[in-house]
Amino acid sequence: MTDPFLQAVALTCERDWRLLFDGLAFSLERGQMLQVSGPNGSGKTSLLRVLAGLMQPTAGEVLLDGEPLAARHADVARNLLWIGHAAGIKGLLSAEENLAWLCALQQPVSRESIWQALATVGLRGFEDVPCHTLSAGQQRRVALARLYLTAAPLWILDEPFTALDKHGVAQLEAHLAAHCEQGGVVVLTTHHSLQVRPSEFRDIALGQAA
Ligand SMILES: Nc1ncnc2c1ncn2[C@@H]1O[C@H](COP(=O)(O)OP(=O)(O)OP(=O)(O)O)[C@@H](O)[C@H]1O
Repeated sequence: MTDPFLQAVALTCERDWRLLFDGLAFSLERGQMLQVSGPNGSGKTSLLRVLAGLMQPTAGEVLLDGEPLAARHADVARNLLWIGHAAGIKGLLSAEENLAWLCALQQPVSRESIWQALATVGLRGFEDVPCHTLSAGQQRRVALARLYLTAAPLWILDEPFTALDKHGVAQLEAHLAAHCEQGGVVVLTTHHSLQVRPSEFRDIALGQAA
């Protein structure tokens, strides 16, 4: 049995006096994927933001490798990749420019690696055009290209399949499963049922919206 890599310890979250979850506890080891499900407004995004250190819980704490996330300022960026519900892409920048600065927040990558990642997500020939000229699915692919450039073990992904076509969904499912099989950890929300899962797959369901 390996040590937990990510732990939620008695997490409670209230927003606008609405209790979203209370005393939530789980731990994930390397190699595991956790799917968070639940109806609209049940708190999935809130939970992911808490796990990524982007929002404080009302009570409880998140541990990364046994240490409070808040105490890991220096190396959180190296360990954790967050891709939110919005693609987070700047429309005036090209796909290459977007990836260059997003990756620089963690670890700078070469132009060749960026072009290779863009080709992998089906964007060969779109490296230089401003992203506002790309379709919603193509913009999502730009954001997801980071998953081919990062060395971070923990990926926290809010609705990563949004706007992807069938092939894009299948490719992403396979990539996420492969990341886990290689010792990574994935926490994600999605409203669709995953067709490809790693061997270590878990899910939790948050309650009904009030
Ligand atoms: N910035 C905010 N300020 C105050 N309340 C918020 C904020 N964002 C979300 N909420 C509230 O928190 C609750 C949970 O929202 P959250 O986005 O976590 O749900 P979700 O399960 O991810 O929903 P969906 O499936 O629609 O994406 C909702 O009632 C929402 O109104």
